[in-house]
Amino acid sequence: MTTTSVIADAKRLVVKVGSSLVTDDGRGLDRTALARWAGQIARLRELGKQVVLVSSGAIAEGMLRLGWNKRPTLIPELQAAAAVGQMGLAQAYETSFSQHGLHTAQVLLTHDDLSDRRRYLNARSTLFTLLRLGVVPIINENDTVVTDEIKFGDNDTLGALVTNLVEADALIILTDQAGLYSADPRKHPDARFIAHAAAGDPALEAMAGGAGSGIGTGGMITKVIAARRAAGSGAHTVIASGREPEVLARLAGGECIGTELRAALPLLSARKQWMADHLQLRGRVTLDAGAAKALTQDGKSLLPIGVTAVEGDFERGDVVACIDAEGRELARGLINYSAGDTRRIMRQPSSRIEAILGSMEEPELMHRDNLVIR
Ligand SMILES: Nc1ncnc2c1ncn2[C@@H]1O[C@H](COP(=O)(O)OP(=O)(O)O)[C@@H](O)[C@H]1O
Ligand SMILES: N[C@@H](CCC(=O)OP(=O)(O)O)C(=O)O
Repeated sequence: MTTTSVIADAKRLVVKVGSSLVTDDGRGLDRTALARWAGQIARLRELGKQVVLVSSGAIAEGMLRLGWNKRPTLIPELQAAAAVGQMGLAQAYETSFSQHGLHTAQVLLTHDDLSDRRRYLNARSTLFTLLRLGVVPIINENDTVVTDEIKFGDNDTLGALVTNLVEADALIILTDQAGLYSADPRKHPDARFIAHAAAGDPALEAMAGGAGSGIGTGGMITKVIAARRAAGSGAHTVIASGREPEVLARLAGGECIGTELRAALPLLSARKQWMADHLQLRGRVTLDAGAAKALTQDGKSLLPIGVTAVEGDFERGDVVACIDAEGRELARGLINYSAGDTRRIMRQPSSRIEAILGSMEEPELMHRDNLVIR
């Protein structure tokens, strides 16, 4: 059993504060709570830790400013509320952090910003520069421009992607419960508290339910999935109550508070993590047993000879899934040939590619450096 929190040794942290903590029962911002977060983060900075804050609250503050009592259901109205409220959120944090001599920076991100490799790298270097300058980046989803298909929706997912983006050592998700229970404690008061588990353990996803309050979005399931994603880049996750006094400083002091989900998955390189997190699948190739073993057990590249079927209409450079004969996804990666060319060279040795296509880009269909095993 662990007795020292993983946060004690973490040098770079992402702290996510949920809607349930930053809003005053869903109506506007709880400025006293925001000032407390700023104070606690300032203390982490004094301990030499770099902190990125992911904060919700724009829609709730926008609703208050616009005099709306009920959360709108129309997307443009939600987006208008977010645009109005984000001003208040940024102002409130800037005021609170300035009392500790700290500058803040507003960073609004969408899925598209992170799935484009160039924009992803730009966001990453901006965040690294802000951290080097001693500024506290405050991140939220750019709600005003997102559509349903590209929405993170909940800020737990955004927190995990930011953790991977800045290669943080840990993600702290603060919420209105003490941590993860074996079932939603609002519905099951006898639920068991989970103090430690391995991030990515499938049993956790079965325990976690949706949001219980009507204020938060996502609930515990998005927090558990966020921990799995953060573990992909080696980051540990702690889910704890934001109402616990001095929770951040106590975690940094090594005290075990909340649920600790340790990174137990193999590490992916930053580039492979980006591929796993952000790229949309464009097609699938079916592998024979030999190619499946070569990829998953021997760490080899995928050659055309091991492919038995091709689905989809992809181009060279797109992300394609590798599936076995039963349709299970084994890996995904960047493919070197279009769908049409792949159909022509499948089941053939690489030495035949040039004769079949008239030229050869690469002998591999997918290079192992561009593959992520699932
Ligand atoms: N297994 C579980 N353990 C703890 N909380 C759970 C569980 N399943 C569902 N929940 C619910 O998740 C809620 C926290 O998520 P959410 O409302 O989205 O908050 P936040 O705004 O902090 O992200 C809790 O209030 C609780 O009702
Ligand atoms: N981006 C939205 C918040 C999204 C949200 O509610 O997320 P969460 O805090 O995970 O429940 C806002 O600022 O209002």
